Amino acid sequence: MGRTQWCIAVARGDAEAARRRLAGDGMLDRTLKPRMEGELLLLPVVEPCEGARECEFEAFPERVELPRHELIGGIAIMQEEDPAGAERLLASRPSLHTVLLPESAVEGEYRTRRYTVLAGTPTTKTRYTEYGLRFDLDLGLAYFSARLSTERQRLLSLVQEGECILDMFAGVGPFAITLARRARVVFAADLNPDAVHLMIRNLALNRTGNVIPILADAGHLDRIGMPPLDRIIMNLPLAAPQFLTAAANLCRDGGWIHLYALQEQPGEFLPLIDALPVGDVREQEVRTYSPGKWHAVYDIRIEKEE
Ligand SMILES: C[S@@+](CC[C@H](N)C(=O)[O-])C[C@H]1O[C@@H](n2cnc3c(N)ncnc32)[C@H](O)[C@@H]1O
Repeated sequence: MGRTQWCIAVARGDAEAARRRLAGDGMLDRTLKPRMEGELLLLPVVEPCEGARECEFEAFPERVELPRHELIGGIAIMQEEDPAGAERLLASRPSLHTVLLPESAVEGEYRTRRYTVLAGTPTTKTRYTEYGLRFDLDLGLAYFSARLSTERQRLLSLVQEGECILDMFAGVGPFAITLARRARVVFAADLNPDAVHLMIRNLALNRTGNVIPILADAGHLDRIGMPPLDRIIMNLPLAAPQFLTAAANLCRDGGWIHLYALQEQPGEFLPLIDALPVGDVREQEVRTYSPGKWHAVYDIRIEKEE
């Protein structure tokens, strides 16, 4: 719907300077869209001023304030209990079906969270797409973090064609399925049966035929009889360091381990790593966790003595 408002007509070349001057004077009407009239740009102003005339303008759509949230597929996760904000959020995107509020931190052996539903369909299930791969998730039953997508692509860029890879804490399979694009085979273990069920579903969804899902404790993987591995992913930030020796035994000479750890000091896990037969070690921050704590990844090259 058009609205009549005062405006200043300026030549195209002078438009940006005029817009800035009017904005600086508090004169620009930001609720209306400037428009062209022949060679002139009409800038709406909040009150009559020298050279102003009245014209019809289209209004900008009203801006709705949305609460802070994280998106995972059709689910938005909010950090505050704000049911009205959750309803606004739900209405703002047709792809959203549910707004959740965490009731707990990531907890327990399976690293899951409990949620309450703030708006929409009462479910913790959703489908999420990442770099063309699709994942069925159930955030209440198995761990998933969309924030690791860049890290998955970084590891994919390191993988050489034909590698044998082990994902020791595979969850619903995002690292395993991403790296399977280049690997010969990926062994993907997790001790949460719901995570392994979802992983199997995700293998089918993505027609991935070279990932072997394993329902097992990482501490028992040496009994499976895997070939010496080119690369091992260890993404269980609180406890992975305790499986590091087992991983080093499973890794081939010249292979790589990617150890994710939660730390408070740069290089905190280097003494543990240096006790292994290692060559090159590179450490990087992945993301902050809380003030003074961050997730780090150590890329560790294993060098075994003959
Ligand atoms: C932080 S999540 C990471 C999952 C997955 N890598 C991802 O990025 O989505 C850690 C996973 O390790 C699994 N886990 C915990 N302890 C384990 C163990 N001892 N052996 C195998 N898996 C374990 C949990 O069930 C959980 O799915």
